[in-house]
Amino acid sequence: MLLADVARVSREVAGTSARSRKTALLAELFGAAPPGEAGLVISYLAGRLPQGRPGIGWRALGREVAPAEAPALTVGDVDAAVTELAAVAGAGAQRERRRILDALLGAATVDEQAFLRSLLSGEVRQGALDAVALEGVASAAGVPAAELRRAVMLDGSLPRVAAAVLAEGAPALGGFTLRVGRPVQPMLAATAGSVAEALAALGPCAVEEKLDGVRIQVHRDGDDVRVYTRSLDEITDRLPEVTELARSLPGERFILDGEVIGRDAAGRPVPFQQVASRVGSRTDVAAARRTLPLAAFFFDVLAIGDEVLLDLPVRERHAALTALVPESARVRRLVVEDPAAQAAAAEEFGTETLARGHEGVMVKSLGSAYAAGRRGRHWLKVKPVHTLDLVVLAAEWGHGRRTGLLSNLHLGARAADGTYAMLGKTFKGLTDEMLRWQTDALRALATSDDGFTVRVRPELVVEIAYDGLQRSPRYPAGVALRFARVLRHRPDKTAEQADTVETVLGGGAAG
Ligand SMILES: Nc1ncnc2c1ncn2[C@@H]1O[C@H](COP(=O)(O)OP(=O)(O)OP(=O)(O)O)[C@@H](O)[C@H]1O
Repeated sequence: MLLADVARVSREVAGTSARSRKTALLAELFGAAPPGEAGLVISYLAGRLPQGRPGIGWRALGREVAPAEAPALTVGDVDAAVTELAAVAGAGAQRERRRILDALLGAATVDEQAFLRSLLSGEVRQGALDAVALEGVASAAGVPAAELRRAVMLDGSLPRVAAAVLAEGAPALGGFTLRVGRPVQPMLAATAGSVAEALAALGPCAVEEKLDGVRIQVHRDGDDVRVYTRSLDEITDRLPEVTELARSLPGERFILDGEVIGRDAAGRPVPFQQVASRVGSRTDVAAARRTLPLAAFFFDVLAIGDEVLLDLPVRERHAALTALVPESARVRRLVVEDPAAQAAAAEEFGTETLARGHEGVMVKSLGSAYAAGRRGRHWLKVKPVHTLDLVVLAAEWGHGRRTGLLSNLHLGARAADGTYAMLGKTFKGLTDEMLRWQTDALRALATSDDGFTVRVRPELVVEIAYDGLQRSPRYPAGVALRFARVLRHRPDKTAEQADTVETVLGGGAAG
Protein backbone atom coordinates (compact mmCIF):
# COMPACT_ATOMS: atom_id res chain seq x y z
CA MET A 1 0.00 0.00 0.00
CA LEU A 2 1.23 3.47 -0.86
CA LEU A 3 2.23 5.70 2.03
CA ALA A 4 0.39 8.50 0.21
CA ASP A 5 -2.93 6.71 0.83
CA VAL A 6 -2.19 6.38 4.54
CA ALA A 7 -1.11 10.03 4.79
CA ARG A 8 -4.27 11.16 2.99
CA VAL A 9 -6.62 9.12 5.18
CA SER A 10 -4.73 10.26 8.29
CA ARG A 11 -5.42 13.88 7.28
CA GLU A 12 -9.05 13.17 6.46
CA VAL A 13 -9.65 11.34 9.74
CA ALA A 14 -8.05 14.17 11.72
CA GLY A 15 -10.18 16.66 9.81
CA THR A 16 -13.55 15.10 10.54
CA SER A 17 -15.22 14.99 13.92
CA ALA A 18 -17.97 12.47 13.07
CA ARG A 19 -16.97 9.09 14.41
CA SER A 20 -19.02 7.20 11.82
CA ARG A 21 -17.22 9.06 9.03
CA LYS A 22 -13.83 8.30 10.59
CA THR A 23 -14.76 4.60 10.84
CA ALA A 24 -15.89 4.54 7.20
CA LEU A 25 -12.67 6.18 5.99
CA LEU A 26 -10.58 3.69 7.94
CA ALA A 27 -12.68 0.69 6.87
CA GLU A 28 -12.12 1.66 3.26
CA LEU A 29 -8.37 1.98 3.79
CA PHE A 30 -8.08 -1.35 5.67
CA GLY A 31 -10.21 -3.05 3.04
CA ALA A 32 -7.73 -1.92 0.39
CA ALA A 33 -4.58 -2.80 2.34
CA PRO A 34 -2.95 -6.19 1.77
CA PRO A 35 -3.65 -8.06 5.07
CA GLY A 36 0.07 -8.38 5.69
CA GLU A 37 0.39 -4.58 5.75
CA ALA A 38 -2.77 -3.77 7.71
CA GLY A 39 -0.90 -3.93 11.01
CA LEU A 40 1.65 -1.39 9.84
CA VAL A 41 -1.05 0.90 8.47
CA ILE A 42 -2.82 0.90 11.84
CA SER A 43 0.40 1.59 13.70
CA TYR A 44 1.32 4.48 11.41
CA LEU A 45 -2.13 6.03 11.65
CA ALA A 46 -1.86 5.96 15.43
CA GLY A 47 1.63 7.49 15.20
CA ARG A 48 3.43 4.38 16.41
CA LEU A 49 6.47 2.64 14.97
CA PRO A 50 6.64 -1.11 15.65
CA GLN A 51 10.41 -0.77 16.04
CA GLY A 52 10.04 1.94 18.66
CA ARG A 53 11.26 5.48 18.19
CA PRO A 54 14.58 5.66 16.32
CA GLY A 55 17.08 8.07 17.83
CA ILE A 56 16.68 10.94 15.39
CA GLY A 57 16.86 14.48 16.75
CA TRP A 58 14.44 17.16 15.68
CA ARG A 59 17.25 19.02 13.95
CA ALA A 60 17.96 16.12 11.59
CA LEU A 61 14.26 15.65 10.96
CA GLY A 62 13.69 19.32 10.26
CA ARG A 63 16.28 19.59 7.47
CA GLU A 64 15.02 20.18 3.97
CA VAL A 65 15.28 17.34 1.49
CA ALA A 66 14.10 17.71 -2.12
CA PRO A 67 10.79 15.81 -2.35
CA ALA A 68 9.76 13.25 -4.96
CA GLU A 69 7.33 14.39 -7.65
CA ALA A 70 4.90 11.51 -7.54
CA PRO A 71 3.99 9.07 -4.74
CA ALA A 72 5.76 5.72 -5.05
CA LEU A 73 6.83 4.96 -1.47
CA THR A 74 5.03 1.99 0.12
CA VAL A 75 4.43 1.36 3.83
CA GLY A 76 6.71 -1.67 3.40
CA ASP A 77 9.50 0.65 2.19
CA VAL A 78 9.04 2.85 5.26
CA ASP A 79 9.09 -0.17 7.56
CA ALA A 80 12.33 -1.41 5.96
CA ALA A 81 13.95 2.02 6.35
CA VAL A 82 12.89 2.29 10.00
CA THR A 83 14.23 -1.20 10.70
CA GLU A 84 17.50 -0.10 9.12
CA LEU A 85 17.53 3.11 11.21
CA ALA A 86 16.91 1.14 14.39
CA ALA A 87 19.82 -1.20 13.65
CA VAL A 88 22.41 1.56 13.17
CA ALA A 89 24.95 1.64 16.00
CA GLY A 90 28.58 2.38 16.76
CA ALA A 91 30.93 4.96 15.28
CA GLY A 92 29.49 7.14 12.55
CA ALA A 93 25.96 6.14 13.56
CA GLN A 94 24.65 9.67 13.29
CA ARG A 95 25.90 10.11 9.73
CA GLU A 96 24.55 6.74 8.71
CA ARG A 97 21.13 7.53 10.21
CA ARG A 98 21.08 10.80 8.32
CA ARG A 99 21.87 9.01 5.09
CA ILE A 100 19.00 6.55 5.55
CA LEU A 101 16.67 9.34 6.60
CA ASP A 102 17.55 11.52 3.62
CA ALA A 103 17.03 8.61 1.22
CA LEU A 104 13.63 7.98 2.77
CA LEU A 105 12.55 11.63 2.71
CA GLY A 106 13.92 12.02 -0.82
CA ALA A 107 11.63 9.22 -2.00
CA ALA A 108 8.61 10.94 -0.46
CA THR A 109 6.35 13.68 -1.85
CA VAL A 110 5.79 16.89 0.10
CA ASP A 111 2.69 15.44 1.80
CA GLU A 112 4.40 12.17 2.57
CA GLN A 113 7.40 14.00 3.99
CA ALA A 114 5.15 15.86 6.40
CA PHE A 115 3.55 12.59 7.49
CA LEU A 116 6.92 10.87 7.89
CA ARG A 117 8.36 13.73 9.92
CA SER A 118 5.53 13.63 12.41
CA LEU A 119 5.62 9.83 12.51
CA LEU A 120 9.36 9.69 13.16
CA SER A 121 9.36 12.54 15.66
CA GLY A 122 6.41 11.04 17.52
CA GLU A 123 4.63 14.37 17.47
CA VAL A 124 1.39 12.88 16.27
CA ARG A 125 0.38 10.18 18.68
CA GLN A 126 -3.26 9.56 18.11
CA GLY A 127 -3.97 7.13 20.91
CA ALA A 128 -7.67 7.78 20.52
CA LEU A 129 -7.36 6.43 17.02
CA ASP A 130 -7.06 2.82 18.16
CA ALA A 131 -10.70 2.69 19.18
CA VAL A 132 -11.89 4.03 15.82
CA ALA A 133 -9.36 1.88 13.97
CA LEU A 134 -10.79 -1.17 15.72
CA GLU A 135 -14.26 -0.29 14.43
CA GLY A 136 -12.82 0.32 10.97
CA VAL A 137 -11.16 -3.10 10.97
CA ALA A 138 -14.35 -4.77 12.24
CA SER A 139 -16.33 -3.17 9.45
CA ALA A 140 -13.73 -4.00 6.76
CA ALA A 141 -13.50 -7.63 7.93
CA GLY A 142 -17.24 -8.02 8.54
CA VAL A 143 -16.97 -9.10 12.19
CA PRO A 144 -18.73 -7.68 15.29
CA ALA A 145 -16.64 -4.95 16.94
CA ALA A 146 -17.19 -6.47 20.41
CA GLU A 147 -15.67 -9.80 19.37
CA LEU A 148 -12.74 -8.06 17.76
CA ARG A 149 -12.23 -5.96 20.92
CA ARG A 150 -12.10 -9.08 23.07
CA ALA A 151 -9.55 -10.71 20.78
CA VAL A 152 -7.39 -7.57 20.94
CA MET A 153 -7.67 -7.46 24.70
CA LEU A 154 -6.48 -11.08 24.96
CA ASP A 155 -3.72 -10.67 22.42
CA GLY A 156 -2.56 -7.22 23.44
CA SER A 157 -2.03 -6.04 19.87
CA LEU A 158 -4.59 -4.51 17.51
CA PRO A 159 -2.21 -4.59 14.51
CA ARG A 160 -1.62 -8.33 14.94
CA VAL A 161 -5.29 -9.22 15.36
CA ALA A 162 -6.27 -6.91 12.49
CA ALA A 163 -3.83 -8.61 10.12
CA ALA A 164 -5.30 -12.02 10.98
CA VAL A 165 -8.95 -11.04 10.82
CA LEU A 166 -8.57 -9.10 7.57
CA ALA A 167 -6.88 -12.11 5.98
CA GLU A 168 -9.12 -14.87 7.32
CA GLY A 169 -12.29 -13.17 8.53
CA ALA A 170 -14.25 -14.18 11.64
CA PRO A 171 -12.69 -17.67 12.07
CA ALA A 172 -9.36 -15.99 12.92
CA LEU A 173 -10.88 -14.55 16.11
CA GLY A 174 -11.11 -18.01 17.72
CA GLY A 175 -7.32 -18.21 17.61
CA PHE A 176 -6.96 -15.38 20.11
CA THR A 177 -7.41 -16.70 23.57
CA LEU A 178 -5.58 -16.13 26.81
CA ARG A 179 -2.23 -17.92 26.65
CA VAL A 180 0.51 -18.41 29.14
CA GLY A 181 3.41 -16.39 27.75
CA ARG A 182 1.22 -13.74 26.16
CA PRO A 183 0.46 -10.93 28.61
CA VAL A 184 -3.00 -9.43 28.78
CA GLN A 185 -3.85 -5.82 29.54
CA PRO A 186 -4.43 -5.53 33.30
CA MET A 187 -7.75 -4.43 34.72
CA LEU A 188 -7.68 -0.91 36.15
CA ALA A 189 -9.59 0.80 38.91
CA ALA A 190 -11.74 3.90 39.22
CA THR A 191 -11.72 6.14 42.29
CA ALA A 192 -14.07 6.38 45.24
CA GLY A 193 -13.92 9.17 47.83
CA SER A 194 -14.21 6.87 50.85
CA VAL A 195 -14.71 3.27 51.87
CA ALA A 196 -18.36 4.02 52.64
CA GLU A 197 -18.87 5.46 49.17
CA ALA A 198 -17.26 2.36 47.60
CA LEU A 199 -19.45 -0.02 49.63
CA ALA A 200 -22.56 1.92 48.66
CA ALA A 201 -21.62 1.78 44.98
CA LEU A 202 -20.65 -1.90 44.86
CA GLY A 203 -22.77 -3.80 47.37
CA PRO A 204 -21.23 -7.18 48.26
CA CYS A 205 -17.51 -6.68 47.80
CA ALA A 206 -13.99 -7.50 48.87
CA VAL A 207 -11.92 -4.79 50.53
CA GLU A 208 -8.25 -5.42 49.83
CA GLU A 209 -5.11 -3.65 50.92
CA LYS A 210 -3.72 -1.50 48.13
CA LEU A 211 0.02 -1.98 47.98
CA ASP A 212 2.10 0.80 46.50
CA GLY A 213 4.61 -1.10 44.41
CA VAL A 214 4.89 -2.32 40.85
CA ARG A 215 2.11 -4.28 39.18
CA ILE A 216 3.20 -7.69 37.94
CA GLN A 217 1.54 -10.32 35.79
CA VAL A 218 3.18 -13.68 36.32
CA HIS A 219 2.88 -16.47 33.78
CA ARG A 220 4.05 -20.01 34.46
CA ASP A 221 4.17 -22.92 32.06
CA GLY A 222 6.14 -25.72 33.71
CA ASP A 223 9.61 -24.38 34.43
CA ASP A 224 9.09 -21.44 32.13
CA VAL A 225 8.10 -18.41 34.23
CA ARG A 226 7.66 -14.92 32.85
CA VAL A 227 6.94 -11.66 34.60
CA TYR A 228 5.39 -8.66 32.86
CA THR A 229 4.74 -5.05 33.89
CA ARG A 230 1.39 -3.32 33.54
CA SER A 231 2.56 -1.98 30.18
CA LEU A 232 3.27 -5.62 29.20
CA ASP A 233 7.06 -5.31 29.15
CA GLU A 234 8.86 -8.46 30.21
CA ILE A 235 10.92 -8.06 33.40
CA THR A 236 11.48 -11.72 34.29
CA ASP A 237 15.26 -11.40 34.63
CA ARG A 238 14.99 -8.54 37.08
CA LEU A 239 12.79 -10.35 39.56
CA PRO A 240 14.34 -13.72 40.39
CA GLU A 241 12.46 -13.86 43.69
CA VAL A 242 9.15 -13.76 41.84
CA THR A 243 10.21 -16.52 39.47
CA GLU A 244 11.25 -18.66 42.43
CA LEU A 245 7.95 -18.07 44.17
CA ALA A 246 5.95 -18.92 41.03
CA ARG A 247 7.87 -22.18 40.58
CA SER A 248 7.13 -23.16 44.17
CA LEU A 249 3.35 -22.93 43.71
CA PRO A 250 1.30 -26.10 43.27
CA GLY A 251 0.26 -25.50 39.65
CA GLU A 252 2.04 -26.13 36.38
CA ARG A 253 0.32 -23.50 34.26
CA PHE A 254 -1.29 -20.29 35.44
CA ILE A 255 -1.43 -16.51 35.12
CA LEU A 256 -1.43 -14.40 38.26
CA ASP A 257 -2.00 -10.69 38.80
CA GLY A 258 -0.32 -8.93 41.69
CA GLU A 259 2.07 -6.33 43.01
CA VAL A 260 5.70 -6.43 44.18
CA ILE A 261 6.82 -4.26 47.06
CA GLY A 262 9.95 -3.88 49.16
CA ARG A 263 9.94 -3.95 52.94
CA ASP A 264 12.27 -2.52 55.56
CA ALA A 265 13.70 -4.38 58.53
CA ALA A 266 10.53 -3.73 60.49
CA GLY A 267 8.44 -5.20 57.68
CA ARG A 268 6.92 -1.89 56.60
CA PRO A 269 6.66 -1.09 52.89
CA VAL A 270 9.49 1.05 51.48
CA PRO A 271 8.67 4.06 49.25
CA PHE A 272 7.56 3.28 45.71
CA GLN A 273 10.64 5.01 44.22
CA GLN A 274 12.94 2.36 45.67
CA VAL A 275 10.87 -0.47 44.27
CA ALA A 276 10.68 1.20 40.86
CA SER A 277 14.40 1.76 40.77
CA ARG A 278 15.08 -1.88 41.73
CA VAL A 279 12.65 -3.16 39.06
CA GLY A 280 14.11 -0.76 36.52
CA SER A 281 17.73 -1.77 36.97
CA ARG A 282 19.06 -4.46 34.69
CA THR A 283 22.61 -4.49 35.97
CA ASP A 284 23.72 -6.76 38.75
CA VAL A 285 20.32 -8.04 39.74
CA ALA A 286 21.85 -10.24 42.44
CA ALA A 287 23.40 -7.23 44.21
CA ALA A 288 20.22 -5.20 43.83
CA ARG A 289 18.30 -8.10 45.30
CA ARG A 290 20.55 -8.21 48.34
CA THR A 291 20.07 -4.48 48.93
CA LEU A 292 16.31 -4.54 48.46
CA PRO A 293 14.63 -7.94 48.29
CA LEU A 294 11.15 -7.68 46.86
CA ALA A 295 8.05 -9.62 47.81
CA ALA A 296 5.14 -10.44 45.51
CA PHE A 297 1.56 -10.32 46.69
CA PHE A 298 -1.15 -11.63 44.39
CA PHE A 299 -4.76 -10.50 44.21
CA ASP A 300 -6.10 -12.25 41.12
CA VAL A 301 -5.73 -15.30 38.91
CA LEU A 302 -6.59 -15.09 35.20
CA ALA A 303 -5.99 -18.63 34.02
CA ILE A 304 -5.23 -22.06 35.43
CA GLY A 305 -4.28 -24.88 33.08
CA ASP A 306 -6.50 -24.57 30.01
CA GLU A 307 -9.17 -22.72 31.90
CA VAL A 308 -9.55 -18.99 31.27
CA LEU A 309 -11.01 -17.43 34.42
CA LEU A 310 -11.56 -13.86 33.20
CA ASP A 311 -15.33 -14.18 32.98
CA LEU A 312 -15.76 -15.73 36.40
CA PRO A 313 -16.84 -13.42 39.24
CA VAL A 314 -14.28 -12.13 41.78
CA ARG A 315 -15.74 -14.56 44.32
CA GLU A 316 -14.80 -17.61 42.22
CA ARG A 317 -11.49 -16.25 40.98
CA HIS A 318 -10.52 -15.63 44.55
CA ALA A 319 -11.38 -19.19 45.55
CA ALA A 320 -9.07 -20.36 42.76
CA LEU A 321 -6.37 -17.95 43.94
CA THR A 322 -6.62 -19.24 47.49
CA ALA A 323 -6.14 -22.81 46.30
CA LEU A 324 -3.03 -21.87 44.34
CA VAL A 325 -1.24 -19.20 46.37
CA PRO A 326 -0.46 -19.37 50.12
CA GLU A 327 -1.76 -16.63 52.36
CA SER A 328 1.76 -15.21 52.78
CA ALA A 329 1.83 -14.27 49.09
CA ARG A 330 -1.68 -12.86 48.79
CA VAL A 331 -2.87 -9.33 49.56
CA ARG A 332 -4.92 -9.15 52.76
CA ARG A 333 -8.62 -8.82 52.20
CA LEU A 334 -11.91 -8.57 54.00
CA VAL A 335 -15.00 -10.05 52.37
CA VAL A 336 -18.01 -7.82 52.86
CA GLU A 337 -21.13 -9.81 52.01
CA ASP A 338 -23.44 -7.40 53.81
CA PRO A 339 -22.21 -3.80 53.46
CA ALA A 340 -24.76 -2.39 55.90
CA ALA A 341 -23.80 -4.79 58.67
CA GLN A 342 -20.06 -4.70 57.97
CA ALA A 343 -19.52 -0.98 57.28
CA ALA A 344 -17.56 -0.44 60.50
CA ALA A 345 -15.37 -3.49 59.91
CA ALA A 346 -14.59 -2.31 56.36
CA GLU A 347 -13.71 1.16 57.65
CA GLU A 348 -11.45 -0.35 60.27
CA PHE A 349 -9.74 -2.57 57.70
CA GLY A 350 -8.94 0.60 55.72
CA THR A 351 -7.58 2.49 58.72
CA GLU A 352 -5.48 -0.46 59.78
CA THR A 353 -4.09 -0.88 56.23
CA LEU A 354 -2.97 2.76 56.22
CA ALA A 355 -1.45 2.32 59.66
CA ARG A 356 0.61 -0.56 58.32
CA GLY A 357 2.09 1.86 55.78
CA HIS A 358 0.07 0.97 52.68
CA GLU A 359 -1.44 3.36 50.20
CA GLY A 360 -5.13 2.72 50.71
CA VAL A 361 -7.63 0.02 49.81
CA MET A 362 -9.11 -1.50 46.66
CA VAL A 363 -12.76 -2.37 46.85
CA LYS A 364 -13.94 -4.97 44.33
CA SER A 365 -17.44 -6.07 43.51
CA LEU A 366 -17.72 -9.80 44.34
CA GLY A 367 -19.86 -10.50 41.30
CA SER A 368 -17.68 -8.82 38.69
CA ALA A 369 -15.61 -10.36 35.89
CA TYR A 370 -12.02 -9.36 35.06
CA ALA A 371 -12.37 -6.52 32.56
CA ALA A 372 -8.89 -6.64 31.04
CA GLY A 373 -7.57 -3.31 29.85
CA ARG A 374 -10.59 -1.48 31.20
CA ARG A 375 -11.06 1.01 33.98
CA GLY A 376 -14.48 -0.17 35.07
CA ARG A 377 -16.46 0.80 38.15
CA HIS A 378 -16.15 -2.71 39.59
CA TRP A 379 -12.80 -1.95 41.20
CA LEU A 380 -12.71 1.22 43.26
CA LYS A 381 -9.57 2.54 44.89
CA VAL A 382 -9.75 4.62 48.02
CA LYS A 383 -6.68 6.68 48.86
CA PRO A 384 -6.37 9.52 51.36
CA VAL A 385 -4.38 11.72 48.98
CA HIS A 386 -5.83 12.72 45.64
CA THR A 387 -3.47 12.60 42.73
CA LEU A 388 -3.47 13.17 38.98
CA ASP A 389 -1.46 11.66 36.19
CA LEU A 390 -0.46 14.54 33.89
CA VAL A 391 1.66 14.82 30.79
CA VAL A 392 4.81 16.94 30.65
CA LEU A 393 4.46 19.42 27.78
CA ALA A 394 7.65 21.41 28.41
CA ALA A 395 10.24 22.03 31.11
CA GLU A 396 12.26 25.07 32.15
CA TRP A 397 15.99 25.04 32.82
CA GLY A 398 16.68 25.37 36.55
CA HIS A 399 18.61 28.09 38.37
CA GLY A 400 21.17 28.04 41.19
CA ARG A 401 21.65 24.51 42.45
CA ARG A 402 19.49 23.29 39.60
CA THR A 403 21.51 24.92 36.80
CA GLY A 404 21.90 22.51 33.90
CA LEU A 405 18.88 20.49 35.03
CA LEU A 406 15.37 20.61 33.63
CA SER A 407 13.24 21.62 36.57
CA ASN A 408 9.93 23.49 36.30
CA LEU A 409 7.48 21.17 34.52
CA HIS A 410 4.57 22.36 32.39
CA LEU A 411 1.76 19.93 33.07
CA GLY A 412 -1.18 19.10 30.84
CA ALA A 413 -4.29 16.95 30.94
CA ARG A 414 -5.76 15.23 27.90
CA ALA A 415 -8.41 17.25 26.08
CA ALA A 416 -11.27 15.72 24.10
CA ASP A 417 -9.68 16.61 20.76
CA GLY A 418 -6.49 14.65 21.46
CA THR A 419 -4.43 17.72 22.45
CA TYR A 420 -3.26 18.58 25.96
CA ALA A 421 -4.54 21.47 28.06
CA MET A 422 -1.93 22.96 30.34
CA LEU A 423 -3.04 23.09 33.98
CA GLY A 424 0.01 24.55 35.65
CA LYS A 425 3.70 24.26 36.39
CA THR A 426 5.66 22.81 39.24
CA PHE A 427 9.19 22.08 40.35
CA LYS A 428 8.17 20.95 43.82
CA GLY A 429 8.70 17.43 45.11
CA LEU A 430 11.61 16.64 42.81
CA THR A 431 14.59 14.99 44.45
CA ASP A 432 18.10 15.36 42.96
CA GLU A 433 17.83 11.88 41.49
CA MET A 434 14.44 12.67 39.96
CA LEU A 435 15.82 15.92 38.48
CA ARG A 436 18.69 14.07 36.84
CA TRP A 437 16.39 11.36 35.56
CA GLN A 438 13.84 13.77 34.10
CA THR A 439 16.54 15.92 32.48
CA ASP A 440 17.73 12.88 30.51
CA ALA A 441 14.23 11.65 29.77
CA LEU A 442 12.98 15.06 28.62
CA ARG A 443 16.06 15.78 26.51
CA ALA A 444 15.27 12.66 24.53
CA LEU A 445 11.77 14.03 23.90
CA ALA A 446 12.83 17.61 23.08
CA THR A 447 11.34 19.32 20.04
CA SER A 448 12.80 22.79 20.69
CA ASP A 449 14.93 24.68 23.20
CA ASP A 450 15.02 28.48 23.40
CA GLY A 451 17.50 28.48 26.29
CA PHE A 452 14.77 28.90 28.90
CA THR A 453 12.15 26.37 28.01
CA VAL A 454 12.51 23.01 26.36
CA ARG A 455 9.35 21.92 24.60
CA VAL A 456 8.91 18.15 24.44
CA ARG A 457 6.80 15.55 22.74
CA PRO A 458 3.88 14.95 25.13
CA GLU A 459 4.90 11.46 26.28
CA LEU A 460 6.22 11.58 29.83
CA VAL A 461 3.58 11.10 32.51
CA VAL A 462 4.06 12.36 36.06
CA GLU A 463 1.92 11.70 39.07
CA ILE A 464 1.24 14.83 41.08
CA ALA A 465 -0.57 15.68 44.27
CA TYR A 466 -2.42 18.99 44.49
CA ASP A 467 -4.56 20.91 46.93
CA GLY A 468 -7.34 21.84 44.57
CA LEU A 469 -8.12 23.96 41.53
CA GLN A 470 -8.26 27.71 41.13
CA ARG A 471 -9.89 29.74 38.38
CA SER A 472 -7.34 31.00 35.93
CA PRO A 473 -8.18 32.65 32.63
CA ARG A 474 -4.54 32.26 31.57
CA TYR A 475 -4.89 28.51 31.21
CA PRO A 476 -6.90 26.89 28.41
CA ALA A 477 -9.22 24.90 30.67
CA GLY A 478 -9.95 28.07 32.70
CA VAL A 479 -8.48 26.50 35.83
CA ALA A 480 -5.03 25.89 37.26
CA LEU A 481 -3.74 23.50 39.89
CA ARG A 482 -3.10 24.80 43.41
CA PHE A 483 0.13 23.67 45.03
CA ALA A 484 0.95 20.92 42.60
CA ARG A 485 3.89 18.73 43.58
CA VAL A 486 5.47 15.81 41.80
CA LEU A 487 5.08 12.47 43.54
CA ARG A 488 6.76 10.33 40.91
CA HIS A 489 7.52 9.91 37.25
CA ARG A 490 5.40 7.33 35.50
CA PRO A 491 7.43 5.98 32.56
CA ASP A 492 5.22 2.88 32.78
CA LYS A 493 2.22 4.94 31.64
CA THR A 494 1.57 6.32 28.19
CA ALA A 495 0.17 9.79 27.61
CA GLU A 496 -3.10 8.18 26.52
CA GLN A 497 -3.44 6.81 30.05
CA ALA A 498 -3.07 10.23 31.65
CA ASP A 499 -6.03 12.01 33.23
CA THR A 500 -8.39 14.02 31.10
CA VAL A 501 -9.48 17.63 31.55
CA GLU A 502 -12.91 16.21 32.20
CA THR A 503 -11.78 14.11 35.19
CA VAL A 504 -9.79 17.03 36.56
CA LEU A 505 -12.76 19.38 36.35
CA GLY A 506 -15.11 16.72 37.67
CA GLY A 507 -12.90 16.47 40.73
CA GLY A 508 -12.87 12.69 40.46
CA ALA A 509 -9.25 12.02 39.69
CA ALA A 510 -8.50 8.62 38.23
CA GLY A 511 -5.24 8.28 40.12
N1 LIG B 1 -5.26 -5.28 45.91
C1 LIG B 1 -5.01 -4.68 44.75
N2 LIG B 1 -5.82 -4.90 43.68
C2 LIG B 1 -5.59 -4.30 42.50
N3 LIG B 1 -4.56 -3.46 42.28
C3 LIG B 1 -3.73 -3.20 43.30
C4 LIG B 1 -3.91 -3.81 44.56
N4 LIG B 1 -2.92 -3.37 45.37
C5 LIG B 1 -2.17 -2.54 44.64
N5 LIG B 1 -2.63 -2.42 43.39
C6 LIG B 1 -2.05 -1.54 42.37
O1 LIG B 1 -2.90 -0.41 42.23
C7 LIG B 1 -2.92 -0.01 40.87
C8 LIG B 1 -4.14 0.81 40.55
O2 LIG B 1 -4.16 1.91 41.37
P1 LIG B 1 -3.66 3.36 40.98
O3 LIG B 1 -4.66 3.97 40.12
O4 LIG B 1 -3.30 4.09 42.21
O5 LIG B 1 -2.39 3.01 40.24
P2 LIG B 1 -1.84 3.61 38.97
O6 LIG B 1 -0.66 2.80 38.71
O7 LIG B 1 -1.74 5.09 39.10
O8 LIG B 1 -2.88 3.20 37.89
P3 LIG B 1 -4.21 3.80 37.32
O9 LIG B 1 -4.35 5.23 37.81
O10 LIG B 1 -4.02 3.70 35.87
O11 LIG B 1 -5.28 2.89 37.84
C9 LIG B 1 -2.87 -1.33 40.14
O12 LIG B 1 -2.41 -1.18 38.84
C10 LIG B 1 -1.92 -2.14 41.00
O13 LIG B 1 -0.60 -1.91 40.57
